[in-house]
Amino acid sequence: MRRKLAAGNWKMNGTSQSLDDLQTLSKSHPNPSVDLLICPPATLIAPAVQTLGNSAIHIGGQDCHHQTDGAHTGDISAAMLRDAGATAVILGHSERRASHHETSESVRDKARTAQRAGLMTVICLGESLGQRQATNTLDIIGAQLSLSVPDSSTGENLVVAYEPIWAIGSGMTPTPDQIGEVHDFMRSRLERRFGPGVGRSVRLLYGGSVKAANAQEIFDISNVDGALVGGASLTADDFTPIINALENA
Ligand SMILES: O=C[C@H](O)COP(=O)(O)O
Repeated sequence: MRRKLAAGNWKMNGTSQSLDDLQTLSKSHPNPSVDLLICPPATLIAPAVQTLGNSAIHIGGQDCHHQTDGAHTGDISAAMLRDAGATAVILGHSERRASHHETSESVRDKARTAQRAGLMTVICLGESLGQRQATNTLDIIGAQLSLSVPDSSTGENLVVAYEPIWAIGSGMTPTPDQIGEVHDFMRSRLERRFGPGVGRSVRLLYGGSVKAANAQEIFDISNVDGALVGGASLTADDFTPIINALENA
């Protein structure tokens, strides 16, 4: 049985004041029946881990380098994330694929390094609006999935997040049928590649304008094991109803 996961991606938002919201979230969910992960900006990883103490909330990074160390100004390694107390890392988010020219191959290399360092990798995939309108969605997702996910993946170290680019921060979401089609497709591809054991144990998240009002409907879709939430994860007030919806799904 896959344990559900509510993950928050703070993107380039948050200062030390945001730790108050994290503490509120932690206090209101002392024993969550789902996994909780918050990925703040790198500057807040260590303070967040310190603030949370023994809380059930996990902290993750938003990117890491594919090499273990070296002359890479401005970059952060998987080992550094671990050292700061992170247990997971988001990789291949469409915003990084677009503005940092990340390819599925570079995402796979980062994921391999992160998994070796003991991090759970949340690998993001998603089609553009033009690709969906051209009915290329499953081809795009299939290619991104096969190229971005390393062979070293297991049900413990891999989570895949389906995030249609046009749904991110836009208030638009795919229909439940559209989400279900992609998630069922990803599940069957993972089972075919890794076998039914691993293929069925990888968690599949939906991301893109998830909020309190649509969370329940999304979590009722088959093969949706949780969400990767951007804007609505920034405050405890907005994220709490999404967690509650997942706990009730
Ligand atoms: O990583 C999170 C996604 O990009 C979704 O962001 P959003 O919930 O603000 O649409």
